[in-house]
Amino acid sequence: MSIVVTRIHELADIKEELAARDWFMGTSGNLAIKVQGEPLQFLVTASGKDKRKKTNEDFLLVDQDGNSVGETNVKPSAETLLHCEIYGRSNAGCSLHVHTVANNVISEIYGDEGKVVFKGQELIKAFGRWEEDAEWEIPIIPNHADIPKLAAALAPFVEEDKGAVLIRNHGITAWGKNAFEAKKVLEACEFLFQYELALLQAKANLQVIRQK
Ligand SMILES: CSC[C@@H](O)[C@@H](O)C(=O)COP(=O)(O)O
Ligand SMILES: [Zn+2]
Repeated sequence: MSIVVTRIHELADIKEELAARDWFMGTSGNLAIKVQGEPLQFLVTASGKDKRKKTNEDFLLVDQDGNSVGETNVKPSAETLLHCEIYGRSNAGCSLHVHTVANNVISEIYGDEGKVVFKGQELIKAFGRWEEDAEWEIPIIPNHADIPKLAAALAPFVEEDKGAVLIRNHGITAWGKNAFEAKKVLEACEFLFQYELALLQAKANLQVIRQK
């Protein structure tokens, strides 16, 4: 099997799993996987499609500038440049972008601080932080409508082969050395977001009960 076909299958599997979680509402989300490094080529989801559906043209191959390589009937994701930054600045092999209610609400609550920090949580180990008092900081960038500007805002935070950045009231982009690692980072982030929202809600409820 060619490397392109192998990577198509890997990305299709992730797409199916994330679709099962209902993380592609309203055609949102885009996924990418590296095929080769020098020169860079990666597969990215086609723009504007319902990513819950399986078609013969779900992915296309693009170069380091996000331009399609070879003949295709579909357009690369509108947010391909963000994936270009990740592969251009790290040795990541896979990058995933989803919009969820939890990641949007967290990005709005902590947006003015420019980051959300998690501490004392077992799942921080998913980011490769094993110390007892480890922290995991997820930067939050503004949701620039201009995609080159949005990609430039993401760029300084691509410091490691795994990571995640929240885009305020938009979604999250997470990446890792390979498909398994990228999905692990993404799922760990979404767990932490859901935990934080549940905790805030529980604390607010407790306060109301105690005031009675
Ligand atoms: C209508 S969903 C929002 C889109 O503008 C975008 O943010 C997104 O995630 C999907 O865009 P796409 O071009 O299909 O990859
Ligand atoms: Zn998006």
